[in-house]
Amino acid sequence: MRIHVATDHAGLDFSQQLQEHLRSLGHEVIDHGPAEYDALDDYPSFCINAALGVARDERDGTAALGVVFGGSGNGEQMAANKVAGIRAALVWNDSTATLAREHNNANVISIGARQHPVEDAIRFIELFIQTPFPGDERHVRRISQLGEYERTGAIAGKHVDQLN
Ligand SMILES: O=C(CO)[C@H](O)[C@H](O)COP(=O)(O)O
Repeated sequence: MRIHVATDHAGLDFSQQLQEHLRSLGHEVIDHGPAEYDALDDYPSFCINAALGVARDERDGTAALGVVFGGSGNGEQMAANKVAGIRAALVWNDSTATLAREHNNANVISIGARQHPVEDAIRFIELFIQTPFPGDERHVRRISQLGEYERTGAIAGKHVDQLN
């Protein structure tokens, strides 16, 4: 599996430990930075680059996922979700790591490095990588609605009259 990884200063230590771990498991890791600690760096460009890598690989038929770290993971998730085709999930325990794949077919996981011990974050990521998307019809339908809205600005469904 190819894994695109990005962070900001708040998650740099986590990112480095995770990358080493993923490489030891045989994954191909693409590091989107930052290369060194800078307390004033900004997460959006790092995370958007990682998300672009995942989206490009999906278009090319290459199996890929993304991991983005920050202090909370909130802004990093927001940044990744700005990229077309990306479904980035904020994960904070084993259950949300698994559900992010089973229900949402997330292709990027976001984690708050200031919220967990690194061992927990690595376990969330392993669960995320290991869990397949079973493709249940209701989840496929909902994910398709998100994609349709992203592509067209319109959405089909029972509650379309509530959109303005
Ligand atoms: O989690 C984040 C964004 O969602 C950032 O990592 C966090 O805001 C960085 O904070 P600071 O600049 O105070 O170190």
